[in-house]
Amino acid sequence: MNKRKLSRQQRWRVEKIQAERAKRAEKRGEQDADKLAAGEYGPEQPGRVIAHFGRTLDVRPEGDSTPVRCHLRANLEGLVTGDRVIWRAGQDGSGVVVARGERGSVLERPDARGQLKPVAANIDQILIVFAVEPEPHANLIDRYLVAAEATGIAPVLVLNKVDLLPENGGELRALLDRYAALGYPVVTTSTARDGGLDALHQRLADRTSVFVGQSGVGKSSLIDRLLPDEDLRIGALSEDSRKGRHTTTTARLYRFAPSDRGDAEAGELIDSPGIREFGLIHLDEVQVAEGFIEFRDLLGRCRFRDCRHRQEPGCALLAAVESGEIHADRFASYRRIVDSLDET
Ligand SMILES: Nc1nc2c(ncn2[C@@H]2O[C@H](COP(=O)(O)OP(=O)(O)OP(=O)(O)O)[C@@H](O)[C@H]2O)c(=O)[nH]1
Ligand SMILES: [Zn+2]
Repeated sequence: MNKRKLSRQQRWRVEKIQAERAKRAEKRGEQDADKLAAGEYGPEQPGRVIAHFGRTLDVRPEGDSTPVRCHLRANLEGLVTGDRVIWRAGQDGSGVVVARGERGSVLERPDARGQLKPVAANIDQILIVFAVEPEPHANLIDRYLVAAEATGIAPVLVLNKVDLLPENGGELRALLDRYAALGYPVVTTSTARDGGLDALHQRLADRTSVFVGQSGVGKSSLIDRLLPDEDLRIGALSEDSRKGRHTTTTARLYRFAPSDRGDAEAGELIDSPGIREFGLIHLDEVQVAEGFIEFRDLLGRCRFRDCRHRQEPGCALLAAVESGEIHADRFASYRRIVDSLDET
């Protein structure tokens, strides 16, 4: 059998499988419509997607903590973890999602083909975790900030392992002050100290957050401390692996308990390995400049409309660096990020 023939045969099989799949979905859609019409489903109610596996979702009803396994009504596509939905309970303990609420925000990641795909929705803040060790480079923090700014989701800087910080705070303290002066919230944490997560708990209360950051900064340690109910997490994961699902790519939404001290409300976090690696691959030069918040008011004020802020006369950014209004390190960081875009 030659190659061409084989590939044609393969294509035929793929098409056949797809056609069968579409037919099944259509049939299920018809059955749903019948059941909905026959009143076999309960009334519409709000919920939130806490995990999704293709056309099957776990939805947490509002005001309840027990998720309901739901499937999607045939005409609904592209739901992600964190989406607010309208769903209806079936008689067998499962449910059907009938509508998706409008998204306040969406986090996207490139898929295997480099196409941006939503991975999670309705996130209020991106916690950029860095640590006393491994020592952070300002440029790395700026990269995360630019990526976060591009999503429109508020970034928060979390310095972990402060138990390893020298008495006077060292250079890191000065670096943090610089970011605080730009208007970024800065939280310090330690998983090695009692009460080391109090400030973080305050920050997370009543919001949906994601944690991002370089390897070794302590994301897992922080999340483990926030979600001490290990059974819940591990249980959820093993249930998935039994069904042969890719647990590594599925984003999950967790609700964590209020702090032990009782001075902060519960919050929520969405986590997956893909989200933790959130980076900056998909931005262009203009987006990078806009990601530096102190540049924003100056953008568009350069003499040339297409100014690339390199050595052009009348460049508003270069003038601001000259006058000290923009920190030279931040501008150098901007340059490095833009140069790295050219390489990819
Ligand atoms: N001294 C100190 N060590 C910490 C703290 N938090 C985490 N660590 C240690 O830092 C190391 C890395 O922590 P992880 O939680 O695995 O880091 P991570 O960011 O999840 O790393 P990846 O899984 O590679 O992305 C571990 O040895 C932790 O015990 C802290 O607050 N203080
Ligand atoms: Zn310029």
